[in-house]
Amino acid sequence: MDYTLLNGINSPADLRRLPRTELKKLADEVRAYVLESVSKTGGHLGSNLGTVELTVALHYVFNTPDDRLVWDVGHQTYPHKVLTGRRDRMGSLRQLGGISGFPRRDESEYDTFGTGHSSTSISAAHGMAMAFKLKGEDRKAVAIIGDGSMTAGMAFEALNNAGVAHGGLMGDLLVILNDNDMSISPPVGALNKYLARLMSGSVYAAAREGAKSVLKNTPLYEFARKFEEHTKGMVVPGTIFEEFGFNYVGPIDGHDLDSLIPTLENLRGKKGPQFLHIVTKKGAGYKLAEADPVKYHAASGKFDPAVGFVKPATPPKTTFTQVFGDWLCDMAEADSRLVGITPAMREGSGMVEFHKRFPQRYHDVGIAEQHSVTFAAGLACEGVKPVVAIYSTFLQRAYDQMVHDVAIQNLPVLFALDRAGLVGADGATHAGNYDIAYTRCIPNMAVLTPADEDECRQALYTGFMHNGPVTVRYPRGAGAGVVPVKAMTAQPWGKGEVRRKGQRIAVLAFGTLLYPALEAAERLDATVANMRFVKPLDAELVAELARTHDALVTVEDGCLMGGAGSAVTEALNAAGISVPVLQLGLPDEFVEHGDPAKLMSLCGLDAAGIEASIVKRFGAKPTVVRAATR
Ligand SMILES: Cc1ncc(C[n+]2csc(CCOP(=O)(O)OP(=O)(O)O)c2C)c(N)n1
Ligand SMILES: CC(=O)[C@@H](O)[C@H](O)COP(=O)(O)O
Ligand SMILES: [Mg+2]
Repeated sequence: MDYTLLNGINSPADLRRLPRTELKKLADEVRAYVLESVSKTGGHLGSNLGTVELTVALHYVFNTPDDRLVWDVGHQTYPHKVLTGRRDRMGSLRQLGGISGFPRRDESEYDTFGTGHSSTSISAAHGMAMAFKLKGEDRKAVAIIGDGSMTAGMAFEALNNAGVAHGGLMGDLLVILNDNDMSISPPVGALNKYLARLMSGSVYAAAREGAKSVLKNTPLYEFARKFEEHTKGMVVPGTIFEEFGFNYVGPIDGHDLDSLIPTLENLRGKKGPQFLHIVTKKGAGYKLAEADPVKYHAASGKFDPAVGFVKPATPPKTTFTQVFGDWLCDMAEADSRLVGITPAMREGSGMVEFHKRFPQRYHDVGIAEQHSVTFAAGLACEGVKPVVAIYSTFLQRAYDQMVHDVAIQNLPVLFALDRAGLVGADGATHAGNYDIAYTRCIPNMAVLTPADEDECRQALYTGFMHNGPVTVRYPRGAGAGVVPVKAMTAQPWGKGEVRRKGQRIAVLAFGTLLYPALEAAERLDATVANMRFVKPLDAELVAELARTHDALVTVEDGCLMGGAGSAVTEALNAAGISVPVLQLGLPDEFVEHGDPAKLMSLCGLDAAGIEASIVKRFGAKPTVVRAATR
């Protein structure tokens, strides 16, 4: 496809200079460009193809960037990036030094709010709208939120707040619900059914909108509008959004510029909270993605658009996610008390097979991490053994529930934390860097850090059999390739093991960094311990290693602040042992998106980095003076 129009668009101002009649062709070019670009870089696909017309219409009608667009999750903003001066940078998408896969304030003035975690857009846009009101500025704030993201409580907290005046002031906020009847998995919950009912009432909306766009700019238009206002409450029951104080319009076709543009122009002129419900198709315009929106949610790498996603010639290595999914099914088979819970990440957490085999013990609660944890607590109160499968980064949203509802009551909930540590392409918003620090400080909580696939399976079993809250964390992708042993055996609780005997230096490895640590130790002739548990920590092993070595080194793929290394120094202090300790982990900064191996190397957590840090601190032949007290 030629990009005749698109090549001339370097900002929305260029777009707004186009004749209205050219916008459809521009949208076609944007869609083709996004598909071609993602086929070369990988990244999110279905949601981006679904927002092409909406994005064109928004930048055409609203005076961006002065009018603010806040994209919920932000995984659907590639058309937005293409139209706001980043067309030629799409080739660097999600790569080190390249543009982010999500909106970033430091990337563009058109990225008005950083997103990545869902359901924040209404709150942020409401804040902006109220700021404009307080400053007396006639600017609009628009939140674009998907039907999946609407299932999070935070979205309703925002609606509840934004729909009423504050000190007599009402923000000029427009919320656009982009309803494609899809989350990543098929949508769940009562809200989805409610939206379907609204869509089924679309005859009313289509007639209403059709009439208004025909009457626009005629004397009859005002009459029709007043008539509609007067009759709306009588013709259809008020929607839940109107009950929150919003003027609800829709559902309208989110791919039809002739519906979108007049409706947005109409809504832009209105004061107070407005709510536009649009209906789109995830993957729109690309048949393969339209047919399978779950599969085409994101591309893990390059693909040929003509063929679609194909299985790689060489079977990929087993991932930790698959190890979890297999264990979950085996454990469910062995123990009828097990219930598996996911907050809207069935595929990502490896629970498709479990869902098929144990439908009554499978719960996708929607994007509702807080609810998923307290729901698990309720189950646990009644003798059920819940497993909450959740990305490390998304569990951050349910911290109080973990403390208040699970740990204080010492309930047996197993948190299977996938995507622990750096995740790579999704960058800082999705990094699972903090879970060791934020879980180990909670009383009653146990924290397990398996080193490989077999350890992961055994750690999950060990955690499941424990009668209290347990976190088992494992990274995105594949491990060292240690095939899991089918038999599930409980690991000695709170015990680590020495994997290599060396001298002078002892490296205490937590999680998958055991393997780069072993590689570094070969060259340094250092001892290596596989610690397995951050909590309870094997304090005896720590003391023994301190007594028999000149220095200790801790390595973890988690934040240094308050992480496993801190646990080791705390244990040494408690035992009155003084020995030099070098703590290696993720730095006190947000690590950008990029190739995971490159990022780990940049953080000094590959074998070469670990070796270099040890040599730098203790010299190749450490000449550490042994402290007087041991
Ligand atoms: C707090 C949080 N939980 C989970 C996710 C993972 N996630 C990313 S997109 C998505 C589905 C969003 O569905 P929807 O809002 O309908 O957008 P669509 O993909 O349909 O365009 C989920 C669950 C997230 N980004 N944030
Ligand atoms: C946008 C979003 O939050 C999810 O799509 C996330 O990107 C999935 O991450 P994984 O690719 O690690 O499953
Ligand atoms: Mg959706």
